[in-house]
This record gives sequence, structure tokens and C-alpha cells, in this order.
Amino acid sequence: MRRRSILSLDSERVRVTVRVRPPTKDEETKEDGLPFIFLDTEKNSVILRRKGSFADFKEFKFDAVLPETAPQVDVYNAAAQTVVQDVLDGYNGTIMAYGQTGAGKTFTLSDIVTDELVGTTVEGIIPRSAADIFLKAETDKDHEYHVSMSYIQIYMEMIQDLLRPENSNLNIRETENGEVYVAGVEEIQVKSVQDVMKLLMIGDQNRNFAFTKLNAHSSRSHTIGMITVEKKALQPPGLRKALTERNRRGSNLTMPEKVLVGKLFLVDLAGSERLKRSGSEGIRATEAMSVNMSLTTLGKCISARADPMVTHVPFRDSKLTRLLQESLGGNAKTSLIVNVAPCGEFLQETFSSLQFGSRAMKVSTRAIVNIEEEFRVITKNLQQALEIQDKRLHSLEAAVLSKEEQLEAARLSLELQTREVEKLRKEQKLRDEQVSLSKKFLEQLKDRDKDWQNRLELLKMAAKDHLIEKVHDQKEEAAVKIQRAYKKYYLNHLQEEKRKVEVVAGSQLMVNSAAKVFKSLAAVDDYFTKKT
Ligand SMILES: Nc1ncnc2c1ncn2[C@@H]1O[C@H](COP(=O)(O)OP(=O)(O)OP(=O)(O)O)[C@@H](O)[C@H]1O
Repeated sequence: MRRRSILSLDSERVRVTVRVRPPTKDEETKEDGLPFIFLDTEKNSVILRRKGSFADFKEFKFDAVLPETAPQVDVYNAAAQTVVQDVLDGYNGTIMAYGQTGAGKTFTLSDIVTDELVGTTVEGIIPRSAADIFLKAETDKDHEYHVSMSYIQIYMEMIQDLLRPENSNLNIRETENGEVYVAGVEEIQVKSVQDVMKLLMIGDQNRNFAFTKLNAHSSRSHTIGMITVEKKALQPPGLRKALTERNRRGSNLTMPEKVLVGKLFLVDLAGSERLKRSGSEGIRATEAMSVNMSLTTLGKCISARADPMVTHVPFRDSKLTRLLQESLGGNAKTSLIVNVAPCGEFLQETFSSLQFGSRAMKVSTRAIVNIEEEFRVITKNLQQALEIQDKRLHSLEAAVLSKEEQLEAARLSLELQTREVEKLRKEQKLRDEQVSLSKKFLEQLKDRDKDWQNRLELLKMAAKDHLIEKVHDQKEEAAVKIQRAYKKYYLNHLQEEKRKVEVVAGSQLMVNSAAKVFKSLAAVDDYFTKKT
């Protein structure tokens, strides 16, 4: 069984800091944007007033309250620094940002400023925590440090490894000691602040962002960055030398080495939103409902923890609370930052966020220093590595299976293609045969054609001779006919002429006889004249 030594056990409560963000340009011009929230930084109190009323509405007291002008370093000092120091001493620590969507949670935790001249600078709590951890690791000459990081998101009740997004539905497991952890999550060794920032950026690219009316970059998932610090005391040089000397003489001595294991949970909760106000629909509305559900469970757990009379805490009702179980009244030093917006439009949301923070202040935790023997740390690390390998093996197996399926599909398709090729080949062969037959047929046709042409020539020639003969005959016949026609014509003509001549001759005769008549008549006349 794994053994954990408890060096010290501190009972304390969750530390709560309130941070008000500056108003946006839009909010400054709105009527509802008038101040309704007043901070007394001396007394660490927040006073809420109803719009247009000078009477105090509600006063809340916290461990620290930070106005909109507070720089990031002040927020770190007020809400995170001691937790990080505790983690370096082997405690579990949780720094959690809570608040409505767009209130400044991500800005408070993860802000990194990249300036072309200065380069990337550490601003938010996560990079500042990493900076403190590595500063300590560099300056502490009595200990050896091993720092690793993992980064997950809880989206629609599914845990996704943000550093290995293909692992999108990880399980929560519990060790024999009741320690809750995410099985199979990638834990990457980090050696500098830059390493941490690089992993943060990679993780953030995979984070699920969606547009809502309230905040153009609203995150619809909870993210948890986990930094594990293993701190091992270096053996004094004298002792190391003595052991080496003894072992050289045949002994097999080892000093059981102790390792302090501090875990820092950096939790960026998704913002709660009123669906009516944000205008989310479809998948966005489902996401918002899932976020609201887990935040309600978180509220219930905090209320239950804050009330000593309540024995059942519904940690198991959501993945978020199950994972944060230790941070909410267990083995952890917990700091909660309540982010609020400064304008009256969000009075209701700000009120419930402050009420949440106020309840959280009543939650006490019992943090212990986690000291483990080195081999147990190694075993645990190996166990985790094994789980990761297991997961990879599973995905590899799945990949092999899918490859086999693909191969089978490819084989089938090849078979089909081969059949198709065979069919095509046969068709081609048939076509070739047809072509060759057609060629033969064509040849035969050509031969026939030649034959026919020859015959035609002969026929033509015969026809020509026959025609010539016939023409000759017809010519002769025609000549005879013409001669006859001429003859007939001339005969007719002659007869006509003859008739004309005969007419003319007849007339002459008549003229002659008339003349004779006239002569006779004249004679008669003359006779008669003479007689008379
Ligand atoms: N203290 C601050 N000073 C200047 N700008 C701020 C501050 N807090 C927040 N902002 C700005 O307000 C906007 C919303 O902040 P942020 O994204 O951090 O909100 P959020 O609470 O994480 O929202 P969500 O829950 O929707 O993810 C961002 O543009 C951020 O830069």
C-alpha cells in the first residue's frame, strides 16, 4: 500500500479575493453603466447599491478586494503567491477564477503580453506562478526539482486533454488514498516559464471558444492547468561519500529519499450566463446549460461545505466538482478569485457571484504536506506513464483495427477492381474480335466491290456498244423518217404551190374569159351603140 507521511496539517479556510474589471467602452456610455459597486479596500468590503439609490443594498467582506485599476502583480500577490509558496512546500494548492461571462477570469489567470520589443512577458497568475516556481528551483541549492504540467478542459461533461486533444473523453479515477486524478492525462516535464507558456498557448488553441453576445471570446468550457512540483532534498556531500565508500566495500546501502509533491491546480471556470441575455441558441445553449449545471453543482458543494450540519456534499454530480473535491474542503490550500463587471446592467450576476464568494469563505480545508518516498514517486510516475502508454496502446490498437478494416475494404475494392479489369479485358477482346471480323468483312466487301466494278465496267462497255449500235440504227431510221417527212413536206408544198398555181391559172383563165366577155360585151355594146 502507498504510504504518505504527514509532516504538518493545517486547518484553514478558502481565501477569497474580489477583482473588479474596468468598464468596456460600450459600458461607459450605457445608462446602466453608472457605478453601482463600491469598494472599500481598507476594510476589504464590497458594497452594492441599487440603481439611483443611496441606501446600501448589500455589503460583503472578503480577504482582499481589488479595484479596476489594480495591476496584475497586485492580483498575484493578493490571491496566488502564498498558494504557490505552499505548493513549493509540498501542499496541494488551488487557484480558481469564478464569475459571470466576460468578467475577466481568463485575463486574471492566463494573460500573456507579447511585445515585439520586450518579447513575451509574464502577466496573469499562471505564468507568474510558473515564474515563482522556477525561480525557487534555480535558487534552492538544497533540493532537486522536477516540474511537470498537464492541461485539461471539461466541455459538456467530457474531460479533454488540451495537450493531446485526441484524448477527448478521459476518466476520473481515485487512488487507494482517495486521491482523485484524471487517468491517462499527458504530463509534460517543463523546465522554464517559456515551456509553461508554450504549453498554455498550445492548450488554448485547442480550447473551445464560441461567440456569444456578451463576450466575443467567451469560453464554453472549464479549464484546469495542473503543475506538479516534486522536490527532493539533496543528500549532504559527506553522507553521499560515506555511502559510496561503504557500497564499494560490498554493502548495498541506500538512504530512503523523501520527495515533497506539491500540486497546483489553476482553474479557469467557464462563465455563467443567462441564456435570455446572451442569446445563445442550439449547441451554444446546450453548452451554456452544461456550464450552468456544473456551476450550480459547484455552488451546492460550496454551500454544503460551508454548513457544518450538512453531511452530504454532491461532488459526484459533475466532473468539475468531482475533480475539485480536494480543493473544496479537502487536502488543498484554496484561493478563489471572484471576477465581477463594474456596470449596473450586471447587478444580478454580480450579486450572485459575491454571494458565491461569501459562502466559499466559510469553507475550511485541511491541507497536508505530501511527502512520498522517492521510489513511490517513481512508481507513481511510472504508473501514470503506464496509463498513458496504455491509452496510446489502446488508440494504436484502435488505429490498427481501423487500418485492418481499411485494408479489408481496400482488398475488397481491389477484388472488385480486378473483376472489373477482367470484365473490361474480356470486353476488349470481344471488341478486338469484332474489329478483326469487321476488317475481314470489309476486305471481302472491297473485293466484291472491285468485282462489281469490273462487271459494271464490262456492262458499261457492252451497254455503250449496244447504245452506239442502237443510236446508229435509230440515226438511220430517223434519217429515213426525215427524208420521208421532207418528202411529204415537199409534196404537200408542191401540191399547195400547184394548187396556188392552179388558182392563179384559174384566175387567169377567168380574167381571160372575163376579158373575152368584156370584149364581147364591148362589141355588143359597140354594135348596139352603132346601131343606135
Ligand atoms: N482587469 C482588466 N483589465 C483590462 N481588461 C480586462 C480586465 N479584465 C478583463 N478584461 C478584458 O475584458 C474582456 C473579457 O475578459 P475575459 O475573457 O478574461 O472574461 P472571462 O470572464 O474569462 O469570460 P468568459 O467566461 O466568457 O470566458 C477581455 O477582452 C479582457 O481583456
